[in-house]
Amino acid sequence: MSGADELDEAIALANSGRTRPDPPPAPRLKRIRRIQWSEHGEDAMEPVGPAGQAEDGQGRSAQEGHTGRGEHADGASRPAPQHPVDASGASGETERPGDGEGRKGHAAHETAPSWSDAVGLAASAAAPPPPTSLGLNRALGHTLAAPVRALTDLPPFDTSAMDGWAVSGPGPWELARTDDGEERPGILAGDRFDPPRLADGEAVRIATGARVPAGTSAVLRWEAAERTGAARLRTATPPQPGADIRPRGQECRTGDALLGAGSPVTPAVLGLAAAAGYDELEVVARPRAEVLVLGDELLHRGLPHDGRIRDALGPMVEPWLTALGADVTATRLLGDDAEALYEAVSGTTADVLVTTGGTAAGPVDHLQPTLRRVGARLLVHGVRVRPGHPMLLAVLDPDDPDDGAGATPGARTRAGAAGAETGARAGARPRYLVGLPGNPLAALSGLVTLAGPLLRALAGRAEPKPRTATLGAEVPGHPRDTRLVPVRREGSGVRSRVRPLRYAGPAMLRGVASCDALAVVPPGGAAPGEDVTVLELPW
Ligand SMILES: Nc1nc2c(c(=O)[nH]1)N[C@H]1C(S)=C(S)[C@@H](COP(=O)(O)OP(=O)(O)OC[C@H]3O[C@@H](n4cnc5c(N)ncnc54)[C@H](O)[C@@H]3O)O[C@H]1N2
Ligand code: MOO
Repeated sequence: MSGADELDEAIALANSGRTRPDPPPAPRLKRIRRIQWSEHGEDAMEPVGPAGQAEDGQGRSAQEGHTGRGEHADGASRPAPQHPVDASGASGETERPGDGEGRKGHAAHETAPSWSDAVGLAASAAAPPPPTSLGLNRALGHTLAAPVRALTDLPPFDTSAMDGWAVSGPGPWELARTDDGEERPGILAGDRFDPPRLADGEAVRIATGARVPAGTSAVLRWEAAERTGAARLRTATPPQPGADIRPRGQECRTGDALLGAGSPVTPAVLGLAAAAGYDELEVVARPRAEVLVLGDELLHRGLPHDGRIRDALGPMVEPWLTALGADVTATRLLGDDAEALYEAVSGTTADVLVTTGGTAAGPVDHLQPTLRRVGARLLVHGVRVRPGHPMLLAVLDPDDPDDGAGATPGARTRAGAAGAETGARAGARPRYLVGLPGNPLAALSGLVTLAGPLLRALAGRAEPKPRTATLGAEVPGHPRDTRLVPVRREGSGVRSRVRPLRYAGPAMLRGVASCDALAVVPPGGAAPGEDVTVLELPW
């Protein structure tokens, strides 16, 4: 079976025979408690039998191989098999009111912002630096700080669109002659002198891109022309007036707005700007980002062994940030070394430091203590989204006068508390830290929720217009949190229809690697036929 077939079969399987759970929370909790889920089906789409013995396709039972960390692998409502949980646990709530820091550090989740509020907080946390002028050869990937207005008409003159003959009037035509009676030389692209006017009934050779002489009614293509004798031209297919002439100003007139501020400078933008007469562009420079990959368990080549796994985030995060418009200066592999993390965080010169793993409060999760040590201010500490709920956003220099986040007096006190070992960097722009959770899909959730909006704000880029699509199948919800679910487009209708993919558990990238977008599924889930917001991936 081909990969595509397998995928289609997986999609069909994943969505077979499910009906949407009832909307009111209480009955749903009871229903959900009775559902057993296959371990491999961490994609959340495939309920298995009540005995929980369904195999995962690799001969393992539902209980085998579970991490036992009490995680909700799919971000949906599901009990962890090795840890019997009460009704609130069964409802998918990883935290309960009153839980202290002793659990994996998400006590703040109760007060964490909703997913959409978190996106808004990240988007308003920073402001772009003053614009700068860059030569076209250096402007790629930056963001237009000012609209691009045409500095010339395009085309700047009436231009031949084809190689052939400029002709005047209906044929047949006499070849135009010089004063000496010679056949007039053909007109080439770039000829410096305005070509002499054509009289009615005359023709002259012309190349694509050449200036069309005054008096021309059309261009006759080479292949349509027939020379008769030395001095005459005719055709079996007379050209319409204006045929194969690009009139001056066809694309734009001087002063027309071609592109708005906030547009990313793509290769096509560079080409258009050059055509329209620009040598330099006013841009907001790309924000500089640095990536720190945390975790002693990570291997960077070869097969997993001895309890260690391959680093899936180092290879993914840097190009993702680049696609979001950042200039990534380095990806550094730090392991679980608290001192190395402190050095890296306090010493970074990047605008945005992105860490992976260690966001929680496990024994070697050093990120939060490090943020306290450097006197950072948490702007977002946990988000009501699955996967990815421990993600965080901090400003490293909350005492900077131009702290884009606008430090409050309370925040200044916290930042200036004993233990803050970094001084304010006078006059420097604030630096930000985005903490991505270690589970790979949870990290990706942090990229779209916090890193994307923050980088767009720093780059002065416009937020993408929200897009919606109709769900082709039910997506079970988390009772309280938004879910981000990889989906694939299907059908060819005018309305975009999407189908959730399997293998979308927090530790999995298999679903997202073949998805077209992420669906934003509200708390409580979404039924087939319902419209949901979809987030395009940044490429
Ligand atoms: N008691 C609790 N434990 C956990 C909770 C919870 O609420 N209570 N939440 C779980 C969730 S959800 C997530 S997400 C993680 C977040 O933890 P961290 O950000 O501290 O991440 P780590 O513990 O370092 O790693 C988690 C997981 O991901 C693997 N990992 C880490 N980095 C990578 C990488 N670069 N490539 C591939 N895999 C990576 C790591 O080995 C762990 O398996 O906490 C849960 N626990
Ligand atoms: O559900 Mo966790 O936040 O894997 O992401």
